[in-house]
Amino acid sequence: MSAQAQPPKGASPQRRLSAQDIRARKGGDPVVCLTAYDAPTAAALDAHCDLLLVGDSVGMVVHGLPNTIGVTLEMMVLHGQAVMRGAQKAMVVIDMPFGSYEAGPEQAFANCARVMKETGAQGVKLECGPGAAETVAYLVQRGIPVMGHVGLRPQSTLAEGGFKAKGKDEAEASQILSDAEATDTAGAFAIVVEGVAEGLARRITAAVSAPTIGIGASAACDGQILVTDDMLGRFEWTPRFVRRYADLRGVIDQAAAQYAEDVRARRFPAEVETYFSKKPG
Ligand SMILES: Nc1nc(=O)c2c([nH]1)NC[C@@H]1CN(c3ccc(C(=O)N[C@@H](CCC(=O)O)C(=O)O)cc3)CN21
Ligand SMILES: CC(C)C(=O)C(=O)O
Ligand SMILES: [Mg+2]
Repeated sequence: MSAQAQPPKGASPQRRLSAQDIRARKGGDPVVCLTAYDAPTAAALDAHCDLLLVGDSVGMVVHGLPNTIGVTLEMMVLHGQAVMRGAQKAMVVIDMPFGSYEAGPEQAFANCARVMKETGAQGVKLECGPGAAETVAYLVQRGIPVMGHVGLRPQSTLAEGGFKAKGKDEAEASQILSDAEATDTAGAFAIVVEGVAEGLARRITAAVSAPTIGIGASAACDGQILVTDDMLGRFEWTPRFVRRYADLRGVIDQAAAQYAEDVRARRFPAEVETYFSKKPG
């Protein structure tokens, strides 16, 4: 008899995808990724996705902030915990928010370790501009699976003046390519490439050993990610790279209008929706 603990009889042997599983998809079947911020949404997406990202876009999408700068570590932990409760199979990755990792490797390790401990997620994501590779290497060497993020880096858009596609001129393109190469060499298990033209996405994908996950970065990447609420038509804001698969905003609007009408007309609640006291005897 094996001394090792066995899973309980009848329990599914299903396990979550890991950083190694995602990395092994380089050049193979496209890696399917979406964002998730809450347990029921994560549960609905889980069967269809390889990876769920708890994006710092949660600040804009859920909390109504104008950009991602105001997102805190506490917000990421809370939403990360919710997504971990909803997802069974997909790898869960948590975005590190602005100000939690840029000061240097030691700050980054302390905050990433906290996020990993408090959420149980399988990895973290860092926006990787020039100079970030040292931090990525430090984290990976200490056991933290890191996803990089190059190209349009939303946490830097205040300094750069808005969300604009990147790498249109050759100087900017080669900078982004070298950011990606440095992130890859540092040991990232995957790299998000955001808001770049197809030619640059193709060059990056060919140059790095990690799978590239595109958002507004063409079909040349090894996988794709979108913000779920954009794709569902719940966040009303559709840059060119978003495809809408549903109109949840319209569904909510219709349902709320119907409910309001029913309450005002005293059609809701009906008898079946009402509790009654027991009849005496
Ligand atoms: N809901 C949501 N979806 C996202 O994709 C997303 C967030 N939030 N928050 C963080 C970043 C910000 N992102 C953005 C935001 C806006 C554009 C945008 O407006 N792009 C324009 C202009 C491009 C240009 O001028 O080069 C476009 O039409 O695509 C792009 C990426 C992507 N991320
Ligand atoms: C769009 C993805 C890549 C992201 O960083 C986010 O949702 O915050
Ligand atoms: Mg993000």
